[in-house]
Amino acid sequence: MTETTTQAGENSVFSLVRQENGIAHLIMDVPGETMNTLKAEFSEQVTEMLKEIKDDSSITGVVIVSGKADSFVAGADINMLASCTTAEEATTLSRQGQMVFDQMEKFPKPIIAAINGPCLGGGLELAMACHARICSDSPKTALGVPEVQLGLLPGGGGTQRLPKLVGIQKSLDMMLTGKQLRAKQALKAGLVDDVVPNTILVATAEKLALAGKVKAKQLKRSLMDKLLEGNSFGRKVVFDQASKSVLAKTKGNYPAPLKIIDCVRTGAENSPAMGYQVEADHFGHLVMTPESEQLRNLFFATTEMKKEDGVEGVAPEKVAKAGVLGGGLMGGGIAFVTATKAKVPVRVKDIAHNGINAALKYSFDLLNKKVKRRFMRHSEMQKQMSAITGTLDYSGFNDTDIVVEAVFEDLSLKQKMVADVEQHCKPETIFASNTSSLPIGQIAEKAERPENVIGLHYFSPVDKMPLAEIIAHEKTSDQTISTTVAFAKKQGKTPIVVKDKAGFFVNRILAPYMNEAARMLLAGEPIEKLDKALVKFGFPVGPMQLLDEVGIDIGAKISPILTAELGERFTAPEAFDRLINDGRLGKKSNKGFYLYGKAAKKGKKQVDETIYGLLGITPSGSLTEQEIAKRSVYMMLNEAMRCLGEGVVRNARDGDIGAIFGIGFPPFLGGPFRYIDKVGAVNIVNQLNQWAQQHGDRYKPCQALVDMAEQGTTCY
Ligand SMILES: C[C@H](O)CC(=O)SCCNC(=O)CCNC(=O)[C@H](O)C(C)(C)COP(=O)(O)OP(=O)(O)OC[C@H]1O[C@@H](n2cnc3c(N)ncnc32)[C@H](O)[C@@H]1OP(=O)(O)O
Repeated sequence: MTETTTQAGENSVFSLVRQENGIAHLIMDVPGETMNTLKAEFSEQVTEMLKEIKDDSSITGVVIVSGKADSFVAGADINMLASCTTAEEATTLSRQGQMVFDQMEKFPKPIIAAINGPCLGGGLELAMACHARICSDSPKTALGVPEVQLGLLPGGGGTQRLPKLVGIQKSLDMMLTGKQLRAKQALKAGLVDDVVPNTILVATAEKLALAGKVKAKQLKRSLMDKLLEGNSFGRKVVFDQASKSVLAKTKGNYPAPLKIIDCVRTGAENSPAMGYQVEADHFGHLVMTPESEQLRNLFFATTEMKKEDGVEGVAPEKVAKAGVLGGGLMGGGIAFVTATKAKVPVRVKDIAHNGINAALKYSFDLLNKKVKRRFMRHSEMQKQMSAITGTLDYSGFNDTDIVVEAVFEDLSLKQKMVADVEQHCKPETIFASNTSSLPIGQIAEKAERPENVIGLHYFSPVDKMPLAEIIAHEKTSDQTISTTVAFAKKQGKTPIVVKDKAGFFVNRILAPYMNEAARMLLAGEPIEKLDKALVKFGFPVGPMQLLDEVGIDIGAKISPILTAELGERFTAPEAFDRLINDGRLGKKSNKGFYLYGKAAKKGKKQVDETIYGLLGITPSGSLTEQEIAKRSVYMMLNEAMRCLGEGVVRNARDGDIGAIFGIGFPPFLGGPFRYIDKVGAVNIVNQLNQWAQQHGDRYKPCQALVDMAEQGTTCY
């Protein structure tokens, strides 16, 4: 029963609700916001509340709880951080947060955090400053410190408290990756004290508070962990190893991870006080870095896109059942995300039993891995598997709301699929093609209901790649666009709506980049040097390795389509035909630019040197790594700008998201358009013109880029 309620002021974020049993609920509820985030001005309010609680002898303990139904606290307000103009300002914010949390930690009455839903960044730091944490077993509950994904570090004492709770190695793993723990994982790690159903969450927290001062849980460490973390020699090994693997992964492109390690090291080797100081200083510095700025932009862009329907003012129709045509790698992946992420039952049609089996196996393998790791119950796996069924004919397709085709890249076959779906499904069933290169307008050419035909281009592997391109042709209806966008979002994708032009956006900007790398190879640049140069630039893999992964033949198939519609600059070097004639299709054929199968030595990627003879070149290499990266990347930037000029992408933001999520364009650079703004259109135009004079027309800057350079405008 509630006794009295106090608020820290009008429009207050915190309210104190006293219970008859002596426990007070400190409820956080930021007015007008979907999710609680921490802002500078709250420090004073919390301090006021804590004073009131301390002075009120009728209160014996506190439960901190969120006033939002499904979330605890999503961290510090990223907008607030983005508006900092100096490192000192951001350091002060960090110091303020640290001091409030310090007050809580030292508070004489027990404070228990009752967590339901996301508890991230500063939210987890707040919870860690409490004397104990209970969380709900809701699938929405997730605890983590994702600051590194924003180019930051936990600046509210997280780098000091997390290692104490979960150990140095586990805390580094969490802080360096930003990974979030589900309730059970958090319990196992020692991050929370108990996991209970949400219905008894607050009652359980109250009970703990009633028991009086909570003793900090002793960290359970294995013998190995004790050896490594319990003395400075062992810790040196841990920190050195962490730094080494960070550098191997980031190539020095991301400053935050090394700063995180430094904070933890300082806290462990010197004193917590110094640890906090270093944390605040590094935090201030990181907030002002261009890397963090770009990563924050990425957060704002994706958050904005979550709210968009694809067509303003047109609400999506519900998709209650889906069909997939073709049970190959793509079809299997699409069925998986439909059944497990979108939670929509899906029927897979293939021409052979093998195809259906392959699609089912795709999902089975992924789910089984989860069961083995105990992330999922076997019964849940069975439930999800039962949402995927297979057929050799169109039985069970008559009530599908959307059918995604993932058959061979063959226009007449795809047109036949359209006719089949029109014959066997409802008049309003959407036909979505997963083509990577064929114009959607042509696929819809013979359709009775072309307004239902759309492109829905996924990236491989479908379960991992976050992007989907949605391609409307001239006659696609707004309703079809809106429903398809919503469907892709439910599948966990970030969709961008692009124009129906050859290569759409992602493959179109990728092709000139890959071609340029191929030309540099034919001019004698060694394969590993090309790959290293672009990985150093920030791509996850280099262009040669990417060709091996995707399939050298796939590139060769797309290139003539792009050349026919868009021009000579898309022509792949002829010498590459020799690779295909040699059966050298990349990884899938165990033969590519690198060695695979038995020929490959374990652990290290090795170039297949015989390829040089086949291409008639002697690898020597006169370009620097920076020159290599610049040549390839500028070709991509030029094409991206051409796409923007032609309206292939609706705006620079969509293009940046497409390039980052679809190709792995370095996120810390913010995407091709943000990068153009950073380098300056004038500089890029000058460089391209210089190359055009030296090497030929394909380098010529596009009109949109020239205009921008002349007018002094920017993409954003
Ligand atoms: C000092 C500290 O150590 C520094 C920090 O804490 S930095 C911040 C660390 N926290 C994060 O990075 C978490 C960022 N947020 C997220 O990842 C996701 O929002 C989430 C997983 C919490 C929820 O995702 P989802 O349910 O899809 O909701 P989503 O649409 O993203 O967010 C809901 C709203 O909360 C806002 N929001 C969420 N986290 C926010 C944050 N940290 N700052 C500002 N706004 C935030 C979103 O902008 C959105 O606002 P809107 O309703 O006006 O559009």
